[in-house]
Amino acid sequence: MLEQEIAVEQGDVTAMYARLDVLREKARGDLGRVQVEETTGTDQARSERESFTKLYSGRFAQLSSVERGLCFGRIDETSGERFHIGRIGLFDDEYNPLLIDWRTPVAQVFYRATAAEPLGVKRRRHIRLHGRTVVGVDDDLLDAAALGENERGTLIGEAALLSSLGASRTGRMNEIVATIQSEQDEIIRSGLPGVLVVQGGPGTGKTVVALHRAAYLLYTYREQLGRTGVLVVGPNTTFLRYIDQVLPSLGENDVVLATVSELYSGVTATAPESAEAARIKGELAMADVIARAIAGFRIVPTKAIRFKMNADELVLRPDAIRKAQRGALAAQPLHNRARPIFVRRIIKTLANQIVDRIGKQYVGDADVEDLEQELFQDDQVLEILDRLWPELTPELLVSVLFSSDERLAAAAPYLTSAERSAVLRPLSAAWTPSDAALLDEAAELLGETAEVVVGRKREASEAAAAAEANREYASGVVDIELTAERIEIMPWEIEQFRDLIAQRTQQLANPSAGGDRSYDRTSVFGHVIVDEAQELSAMDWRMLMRRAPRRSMTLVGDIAQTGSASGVRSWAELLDHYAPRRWRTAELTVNYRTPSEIMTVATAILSAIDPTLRPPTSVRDTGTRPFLDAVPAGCLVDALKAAITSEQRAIDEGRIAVIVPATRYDEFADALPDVAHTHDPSVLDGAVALLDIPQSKGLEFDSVIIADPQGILTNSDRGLSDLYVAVTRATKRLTILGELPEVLTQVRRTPRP
Ligand SMILES: Nc1ncnc2c1ncn2[C@@H]1O[C@H](COP(=O)(O)OP(=O)(O)OP(=O)(O)O)[C@@H](O)[C@H]1O
Repeated sequence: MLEQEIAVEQGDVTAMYARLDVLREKARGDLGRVQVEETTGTDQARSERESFTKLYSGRFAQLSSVERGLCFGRIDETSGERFHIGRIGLFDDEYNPLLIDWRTPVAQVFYRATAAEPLGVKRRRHIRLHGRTVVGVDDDLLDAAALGENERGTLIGEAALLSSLGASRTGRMNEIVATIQSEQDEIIRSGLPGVLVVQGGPGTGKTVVALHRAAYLLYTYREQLGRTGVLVVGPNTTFLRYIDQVLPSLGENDVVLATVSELYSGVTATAPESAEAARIKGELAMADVIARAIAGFRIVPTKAIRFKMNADELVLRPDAIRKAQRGALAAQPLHNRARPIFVRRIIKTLANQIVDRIGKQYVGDADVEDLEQELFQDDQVLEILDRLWPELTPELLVSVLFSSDERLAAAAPYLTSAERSAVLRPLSAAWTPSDAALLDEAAELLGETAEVVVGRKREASEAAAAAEANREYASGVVDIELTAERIEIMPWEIEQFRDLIAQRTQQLANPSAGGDRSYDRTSVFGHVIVDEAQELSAMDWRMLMRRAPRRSMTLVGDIAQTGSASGVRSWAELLDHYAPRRWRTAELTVNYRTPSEIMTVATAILSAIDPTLRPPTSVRDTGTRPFLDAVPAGCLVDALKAAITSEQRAIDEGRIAVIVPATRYDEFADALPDVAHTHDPSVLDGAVALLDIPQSKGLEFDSVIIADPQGILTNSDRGLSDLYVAVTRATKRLTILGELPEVLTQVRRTPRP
């Protein structure tokens, strides 16, 4: 029976691949043609060719990305209709659907239908492919009554989900379109507006669901998000590398991936810092500290400033300076933007003194202007103005603030001297992750410098004129090409193609302008997805919210896994402030990663964190119990080496992580030179990776070996949460070696399986 059903599916699948080949060949042919085509050599002809190239190569890349697992399901409706679900929509020459894209509304029943609520579906079939060959089909019977006698005989049952979960890990996250579960599907297809918080324990699929949601939103709201873009924020670069294949494998390439510290563009903010420094700098009070630090640069001297210019003695009294400052700030609150107003006022005060001395009746308007110009160019005057109100960059402000105890004490009077010592550092110290949000805050409060404003205005007017000309040109090109039937594009692609030509023409005229979606500090996005959202500090949220002015966001996280002392304690507290009445929560409750045997250890740790918390339910058992061994400190490295060797044997092709306390990372890195280390960007490509807790967030491995659990506990105030994170990284096997803390000795020591 199974063979027969497989043969039936093979017929359909072969037809789908044949269609895919036709489309791909066509895209390849189109691409090749435009690449070799002679152009007249003008800029516009080149731009036209580049636009065609981008259109066809984008289409070719999309058609190639769906090769693996093109079709993965079939729905048999009670009405008698039957259709296949896959990674892309395909039609035959008569526009009959061969395959339905998983993101379309009709495909939703594939993920949502249950026996209790069949939604008009009698059978859901999972189809497994190896290359282009159907190797298995698994059926879920949803409405037995609707299934005819002979159809009942064709039912094939085997759990598609479990077979996918048991597979060895590769160091890269995979897409899960074939096995999305109902509670996950509801989250993926939730509407675009507002903030959706997805809370769920470890391994419940928060990350993978968030990425599929990005693909769904880009597909469903293509026009809107095509313009404004999607930003995915993850905890560190190792994690971003772990997930960076998921969206391209779903055919989506137009997404910006970044860590929080990359959100302030232009600096690399990765230097290490103490947990205490990160806590202090992550608190909301820092917004006021930055504001006060800026104000601290605007000086009102206690005594009048006197100086000579030509024969005149000029005087600037504290009152006049204070008045000029207040007036400027009332007109324009941003420091750098208000400075020119302040400068004009001071120059006027000085010019008036000279005019008074000469006698008003002898000085005309043009003379006053000349006089002001002269003052404005005088070195003494410029030096005084810079002293009273210097122009500042965010980088200068933040580095000066954290290198001067005096400035810091004045700007942050609530900090104790011990707290100030925790954040003080040399002027030229490297940027740390918590600096990014402070630099961003400073940039907001300072505003651009005069030079940048002038440059930007000039660029904007030039760009507007060029864009208009390009749009007209692009419309002409598309009309001519369509009339001459030289291009074949779908009606809905015309606008996109026109924009592409306009954009490319612009780039030829101005090659420094960004190509694909680029990012800078002022970028805003139509939708923002934040993973491990519980780790972000209050200051990080302020920065992030500036990138999501529409407040269309998906935040995924687990408060029990919070490692950072400045992380989120309550979603309500955070979101009632930023998105009042525009946020909703969804919960994921099933753990797809960690088998029940390992969750026994995780559960003991979770109840030590908070006895009221319940772990997610594991979807599978492995029969392999975790191995906990109280190894004395002096033997730990040897025990680790032995464990690595035996785990490699046990898991064969999969991946192993050795997780150690952050403070002992270098020590273990020296002791285990053959293991991939986190300073290496390809750390996850090796068979064994050495990680600390922050680096292991969001990742998973077939086998996890935790060294020195007691060290992990004492390393931070959130040591229990850190241990919980480490334990729940395992998909099959867990080994814990070293001094065992109380919370683990309670879990019965088990003999090695
Ligand atoms: N429906 C599904 N089908 C197949 N695999 C799934 C499904 N849902 C989740 N998984 C797998 O479960 C594992 C855990 O998922 P994911 O990393 O998204 O969990 P998480 O909730 O983000 O975990 P954590 O909070 O611990 O980082 C991944 O390997 C993922 O591919």
